[in-house]
Amino acid sequence: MRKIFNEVASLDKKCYEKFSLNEELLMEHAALALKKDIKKNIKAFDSTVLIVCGVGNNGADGVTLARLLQNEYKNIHIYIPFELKSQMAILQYKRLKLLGLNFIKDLNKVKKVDCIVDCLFGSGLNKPLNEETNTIIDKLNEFNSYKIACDIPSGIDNKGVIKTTAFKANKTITMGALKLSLFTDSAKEYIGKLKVANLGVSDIIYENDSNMFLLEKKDLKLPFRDTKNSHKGSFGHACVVVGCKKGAGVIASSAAFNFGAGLVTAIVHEELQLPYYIMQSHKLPSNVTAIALGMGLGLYDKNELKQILNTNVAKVIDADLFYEELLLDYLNQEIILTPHPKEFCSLLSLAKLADINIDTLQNNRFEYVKMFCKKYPKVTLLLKGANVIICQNDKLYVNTLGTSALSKGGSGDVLSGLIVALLAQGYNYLQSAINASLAHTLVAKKFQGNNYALTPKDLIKGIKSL
Ligand SMILES: NC(=O)C1=CN([C@@H]2O[C@H](COP(=O)(O)OP(=O)(O)OC[C@H]3O[C@@H](n4cnc5c(N)ncnc54)[C@H](OP(=O)(O)O)[C@@H]3O)[C@@H](O)[C@H]2O)[C@@H](O)CC1
Ligand SMILES: Nc1ncnc2c1ncn2[C@@H]1O[C@H](COP(=O)(O)OP(=O)(O)O)[C@@H](O)[C@H]1O
Ligand SMILES: [K+]
Repeated sequence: MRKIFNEVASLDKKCYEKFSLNEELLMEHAALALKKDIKKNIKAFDSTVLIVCGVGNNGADGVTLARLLQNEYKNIHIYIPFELKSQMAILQYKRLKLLGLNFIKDLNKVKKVDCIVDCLFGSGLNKPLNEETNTIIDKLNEFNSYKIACDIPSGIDNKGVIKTTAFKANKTITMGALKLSLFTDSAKEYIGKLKVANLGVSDIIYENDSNMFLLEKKDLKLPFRDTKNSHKGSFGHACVVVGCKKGAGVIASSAAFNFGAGLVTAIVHEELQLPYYIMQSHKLPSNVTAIALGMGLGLYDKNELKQILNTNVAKVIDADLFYEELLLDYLNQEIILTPHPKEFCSLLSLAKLADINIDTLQNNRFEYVKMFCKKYPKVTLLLKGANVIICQNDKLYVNTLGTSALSKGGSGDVLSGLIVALLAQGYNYLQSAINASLAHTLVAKKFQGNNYALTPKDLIKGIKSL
């Protein structure tokens, strides 16, 4: 996993003050990282590279890049639509002028471009884009080129919000370290592949401590069985409470079984058609080790619910339970909650933390997750979305590996099943949420069919051979 920061200006400052580096040195490395990626992806000398530079230091990165690219390609176009403001941009521009490179005045005259580098705005975007800038960005987005965003796609603000438009990158090369603004759900549409540019000192020196992390494929710890002398009870007994919408419980039970739970029981009111290896019972078995509850619950007897919630084993809570006030009685204990944004809005309201709509939540996902976990530090919260956020107390993790193939009814039920399987097998709360989420998204990524065709059944099958 990699550390994520709210901002990196303080890390740059540390480089200057503690390690005697300076802005020019860091900028040279930023531009070098851009050049390296262009050289890797654009091979032909005959190619055209368009570098669009803004008024601040993001623009200065672009101007510096233009200098480094001279004679590497036949056509280097530099487009600077507004008067430069920052000292560094002015300095780099002065150097560039001396080299005699090609500045363009009218974007409409550019017909074919192989690579566009967006250096309009980076971390300094501090107000909505004006009409002229919107038009430039929309025009850039129309080109069928390899598109690189310098630091962050222009138009995404420092909270990760897009007010009007943003540059749609194939790759974002972010400078120094990962910033939280890169990981909102709306930013995901524009970031493309994400790479961190080294600015001249190792990560260990550049980075400070952080409580926020980006999850990576290599973080996944599957529940492989290392013990030889085992029996089914060694791998726990997961119970899934099946409600009115029975499919949800059926999906979660099957997912739990395939993810290694030794025994799985569906808690049902009436006998269901289930795979023969999933047991059915009207009440919780005495050897239950973990419970999944809430998905497809519908109307359920409150006393029965309380009885299940009072059982002293690990639990993952989903869906309909986020609308039940009685859940509040269980939030001061260790428990996993897996709401999607609408359910999280309800939970925030029940907890009297905020009365907000989904848009407000989506524009402030990290803030509300942190707020909730501060009030309930024992809860492990997994907020679903295009980028999943997992938070416990002051530690926050982001999983960006999911894809829109997962935007299907039942995907979340699979996730609950995976979580309860890991809880049953003895993973702690945080590790259950992290590893189940990673497995869930990686299976979807590995799916061989078209991305509109993934079913919960495919996910459940895929988990077998991850
Ligand atoms: N620090 C370092 O050592 C390193 C920094 N690096 C690079 O610097 C970048 C940050 O540079 P930055 O701080 O100059 O901000 P940047 O994004 O260029 O824009 C600020 C300018 O834009 C203006 N402006 C803002 N919004 C606007 C709007 N909507 N419409 C119009 N104008 C708007 C704003 O105006 P003002 O606030 O002055 O009115 C200001 O003039 C960072 O992303 C990275 O690429 C790397 O080289 C590594 C080393
Ligand atoms: N565009 C997307 N990108 C990544 N993951 C997604 C996307 N759409 C949905 N998901 C994931 O799919 C799951 C959907 O869960 P949920 O909405 O609870 O479904 P259901 O209740 O129908 O089972 C969540 O884990 C969510 O993060
Ligand atoms: K940019």
